[in-house]
Amino acid sequence: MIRLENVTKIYARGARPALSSISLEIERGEFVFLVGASGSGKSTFLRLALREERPTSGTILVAGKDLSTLSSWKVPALRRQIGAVFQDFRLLPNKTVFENVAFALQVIGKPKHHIETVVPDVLEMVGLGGKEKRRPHELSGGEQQRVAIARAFVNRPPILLCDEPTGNLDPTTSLGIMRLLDRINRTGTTVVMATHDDEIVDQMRKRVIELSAGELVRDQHRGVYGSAR
Ligand SMILES: Nc1ncnc2c1ncn2[C@@H]1O[C@H](COP(=O)(O)OP(=O)(O)OP(=O)(O)O)[C@@H](O)[C@H]1O
Repeated sequence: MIRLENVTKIYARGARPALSSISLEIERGEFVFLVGASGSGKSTFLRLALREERPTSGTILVAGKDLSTLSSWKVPALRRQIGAVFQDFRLLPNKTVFENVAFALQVIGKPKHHIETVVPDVLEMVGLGGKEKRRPHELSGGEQQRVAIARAFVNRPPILLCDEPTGNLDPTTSLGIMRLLDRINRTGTTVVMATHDDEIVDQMRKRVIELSAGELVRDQHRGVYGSAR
């Protein structure tokens, strides 16, 4: 589903690589935690997969597409295959919960009757039934993240990329968000989650990929947060 072959990313000439010759494969339906100290390259990895950045060298395949040869006009179609969730939620403050999720479908041209059916379903799924008319500032952090997840998942993308989705949340709320992401993964969606949340990683025992200064230093099945080396 996501394959990197010898991928190196150097942002500025002379800078040390943000990612250095990374090769790995993430299969359809997997759940992967991406861990590593601040600056180790986790967000760079996610940005490359979204084609927000291009690698300096190497090949990246996402959902069957080779991102190095993908024409720019095909990038929106690629992004439709990928839901993205961020630490800071990135909701539209003047839109209601319903409108925030509906907007993701409007911009890709989905008809009104479709939107009116699927948005309530996904809001129910993430546990926000009854809160459709609230605006983001009337929700808790955990609820705002649920809206962001609903928006990322409403079009049922095969891939969900999450960059520290529990970074702004307390442990109990984080666990609820984690359970939701796990549930989404069980529908068949491939989930990659960059995180510093050791408790969650240790509890879930999923595949763990660890980066250190841009290098892949661990790829562990049913892994833990801290390196076992
Ligand atoms: N747009 C950019 N321009 C220049 N350098 C960048 C840019 N984005 C990231 N970097 C550098 O690349 C390296 C990797 O950064 P990245 O954001 O991928 O790390 P991270 O593991 O996601 O960190 P964090 O856990 O703090 O989010 C760092 O040295 C960072 O300073």
